[in-house]
Amino acid sequence: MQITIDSPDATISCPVNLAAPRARMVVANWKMFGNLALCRESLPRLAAAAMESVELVVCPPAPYLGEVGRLASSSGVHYGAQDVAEVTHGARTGEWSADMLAELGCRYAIVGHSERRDRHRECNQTVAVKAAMCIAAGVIPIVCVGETMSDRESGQTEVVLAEQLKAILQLMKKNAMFVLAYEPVWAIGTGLAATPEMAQDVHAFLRRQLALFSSAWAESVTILYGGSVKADNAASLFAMPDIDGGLVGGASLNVNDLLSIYKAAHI
Ligand SMILES: O=C[C@H](O)COP(=O)(O)O
Repeated sequence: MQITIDSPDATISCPVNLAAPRARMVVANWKMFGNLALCRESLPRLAAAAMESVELVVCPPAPYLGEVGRLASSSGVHYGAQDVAEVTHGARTGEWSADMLAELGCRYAIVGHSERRDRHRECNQTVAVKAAMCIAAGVIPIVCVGETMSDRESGQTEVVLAEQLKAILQLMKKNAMFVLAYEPVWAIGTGLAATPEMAQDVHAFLRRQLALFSSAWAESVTILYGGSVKADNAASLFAMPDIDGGLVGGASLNVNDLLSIYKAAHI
């Protein structure tokens, strides 16, 4: 069975069902930080620590993907990109396609991070097309959703999240494998993480939304929490039943902190 997706610039089709059991994972999003020295210092240590029970994923800035891929090869560490184009190819200076990421050995690509939604004006439909592009190329999208503080204060958190998620699920082949990351915008880079209970409430809500589309999705989709995850709060967040790991920004740039967070995901 195939699904055809009309994006603004191309028509693509998703030939495979990538459904798989729900995994626990910790994803390091280096954002636009780091350098070759960080790659060479951290990857060997991460490779030594990586275990099958919890996936460890590094998403460096795109120029370092080749080096991270080389250093991660034959280790248990996976790697991915922080974004992907919504088309397969074209005159798109500064962009790269999901096929290119697959060719580089990327297992994952982050899509819909709030920093891209905000700075690059990416709407739900754009994020949905990017996620579908990844799936068509055999790259697993890590789809970010999250509310702003003003959404939360006006009682709109669930409405906003449901809209963001619906756009993606409507375009995706049913039960295709993807990872969902709940990242409250107000918690990103602020040091103000959601409490475990607050995050759990949202993760349970997201799982119920997934169930509206497919019970298999509700059971199999890994839902990560992101937003000021640190070595000292990771264990309490990851102990929650619907929190399957973390999408970690600032703390992932310190290999000791990242390893502590990774250890906390083993429960
Ligand atoms: O992708 C990661 C998130 O934006 C969280 O960033 P943070 O851990 O620096 O708050």
